[in-house]
Amino acid sequence: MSTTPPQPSLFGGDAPVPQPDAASSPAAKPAPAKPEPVKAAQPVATPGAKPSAMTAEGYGAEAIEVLEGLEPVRKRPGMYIGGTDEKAMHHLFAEVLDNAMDEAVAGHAKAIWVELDAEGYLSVRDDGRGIPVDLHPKYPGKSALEVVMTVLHSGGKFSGKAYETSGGLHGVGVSVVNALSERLEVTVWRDGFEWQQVFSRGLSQGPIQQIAPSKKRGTRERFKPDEEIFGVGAHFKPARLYRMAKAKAYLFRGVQIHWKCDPSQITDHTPPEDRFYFPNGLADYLAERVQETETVTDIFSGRVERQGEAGAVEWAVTWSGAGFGEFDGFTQSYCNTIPTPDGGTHEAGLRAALTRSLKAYADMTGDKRGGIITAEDVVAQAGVVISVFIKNPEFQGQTKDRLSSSEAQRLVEKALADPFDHWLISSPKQADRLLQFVVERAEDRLKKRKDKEVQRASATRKLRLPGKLADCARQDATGTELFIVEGDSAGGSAKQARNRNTQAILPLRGKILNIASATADKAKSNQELSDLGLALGVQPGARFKEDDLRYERVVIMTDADVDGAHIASLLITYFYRTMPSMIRNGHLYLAMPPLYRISHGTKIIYAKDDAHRLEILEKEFKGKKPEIGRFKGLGEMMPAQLKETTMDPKTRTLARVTLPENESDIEDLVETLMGRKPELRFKYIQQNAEFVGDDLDV
Ligand SMILES: Nc1ncnc2c1ncn2[C@@H]1O[C@H](COP(=O)(O)OP(=O)(O)OP(=O)(O)O)[C@@H](O)[C@H]1O
Ligand SMILES: [Mg+2]
Ligand SMILES: [Mg+2]
Repeated sequence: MSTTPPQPSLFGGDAPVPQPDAASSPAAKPAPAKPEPVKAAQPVATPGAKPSAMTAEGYGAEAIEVLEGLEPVRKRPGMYIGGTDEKAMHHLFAEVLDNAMDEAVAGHAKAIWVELDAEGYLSVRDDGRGIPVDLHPKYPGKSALEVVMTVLHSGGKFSGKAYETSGGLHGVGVSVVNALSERLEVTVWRDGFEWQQVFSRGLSQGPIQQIAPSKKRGTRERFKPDEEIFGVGAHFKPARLYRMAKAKAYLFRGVQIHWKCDPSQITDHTPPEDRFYFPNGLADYLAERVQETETVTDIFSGRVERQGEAGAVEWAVTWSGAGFGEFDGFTQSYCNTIPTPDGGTHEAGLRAALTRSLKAYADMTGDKRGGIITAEDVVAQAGVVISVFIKNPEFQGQTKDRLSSSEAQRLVEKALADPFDHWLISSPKQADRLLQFVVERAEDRLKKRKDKEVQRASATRKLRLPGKLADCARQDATGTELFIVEGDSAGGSAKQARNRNTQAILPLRGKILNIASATADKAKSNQELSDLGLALGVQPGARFKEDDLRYERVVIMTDADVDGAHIASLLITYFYRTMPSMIRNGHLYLAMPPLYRISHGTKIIYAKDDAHRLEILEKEFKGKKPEIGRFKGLGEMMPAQLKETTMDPKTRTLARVTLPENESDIEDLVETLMGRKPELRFKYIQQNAEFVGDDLDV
């Protein structure tokens, strides 16, 4: 039942309370010095203003209405049944069925008859005490039945005297059904007679009538939802009613629910007649639900009645690795036979009990892995049905979708603890299987969390890419290159010359720190180096992980001169010192930009150094006077030239940086690279870089 009367708490939250705009309404202004008797409804006359202007916005006291009787229900059905759609309409059935169930749970009814007839009327009858028909002391001339049907918040479930653990709470349900029915006939068998009263859209169509003597007991409501509310043609769906009625029967083993439906109403496989009776309650339900499912364990089920007080807990649980139909796991919970789809304290109690016992079992059998188990691991792939019966249940919010009585948690936890311990111990094979199953879930969860953390970490690194990096479009590192260039002007040319898809450019400003002589702290705080780390996606030192590399190759592209060689050697040293596997595993390269451009007519050849220039002049331009240009730096080259000579994998030359075979020579290398003689460095790079044919896939 989700019918809850409007509650003050509705207006307590974030939603602003609609209020008259006191400031702009003269009538509502606080009276000055001399207080006058309040006649708020009569606007104070203001010269030049028509009386109606006082309520110019159409909003004065006369705008405040009080809805009488069942009007509010018809005006705002959503408030009471959650809408006016098919689901909401079927909720009318739930209300009436719940009342009959309450009568059964209270021990007064044994059977309920549900029938959808040829006219589309639905009737629900029980053999309980019957709604009282005598005159109500507070409503002269009205029977208690009429009060119950036409007055919101009227009912016998407030004090707990007539019902102990009822689903009914608010005294609203059946009045709402009445308000939203085109016609509703109530028949009561009670006090030796059959009584009847008829209503339409919440209004009685005459006083209660004594029809005839009868020995029967019980109540029957026969009604048809109002098309004015639910739309023309709205009608009950047999399959849905059938399912709802059947689900109810599992929840109380002391009741039989008889189902009947006129065949003219049936359009599917719903049986026209059936009887629901489940002496094993929830265990029956779960058994039926998992009959085609391979489960890890048998069904763990039970029922515990509260000692000395009204109240009970009933449950059935099993686990399946294959999942239950479309779900990995499910939990269905009920309080006083009311479904609580949003869970609540009873579910929390069950989780706590199952988890604690299973952990205790792991402990007892010396299985340390019990320590990582959480409640989520225990229930995520479990099929759980739990039903509690308690006095004065508290539900959260506007609907009864979530149980909030803290008492329910304690009750359930206590009720399940011993039986579950016992169940585990009495069948160790099954218990071990379950423990193993749950531990696997926990390990899965931990692994997933770790993967997520890694993903998140790399995502934040991505977000924090240095601003001057011109990244490539390709996300995957395979086939991508990062060009580290010297200064912004070279960076600008390189950006134009690159293949945006696979080539990224990181200009470094000024000379990078001489890492060979810097302290670790200094190296860390060096902006250019930390930008480089961010761009590469790796951390220098012990935390370097090759898998983090955002590019397959790193290409140092500096001018083809002594200064350029210096910067290149600084970078090589930095990589060698902080992430040697960059070099060892062949990720580090040197670009080989030309130093000269030699042309004659349409013939253009680039030379990478002086020796190369002489060789070219001799071979290609013998006897001619070609034009020879010397590039001052990369920044001077046209992007197209830079592309052709240095960056385009089809035409360029790259040198792979390698380490000397003999690792003991490495320190010499560093000395050579970092020492004081720049010519040595240059020469070293010229001689030792390993030129590679560019057959890498780009
Ligand atoms: N089948 C029934 N047998 C006996 N009494 C009934 C039956 N149906 C309704 N009543 C009486 O009518 C009262 C009003 O019912 P109604 O459904 O409006 O409210 P409720 O069940 O008390 O609370 P809720 O609004 O939560 O359903 C009940 O409290 C009960 O006293
Ligand atoms: Mg009710
Ligand atoms: Mg009522």
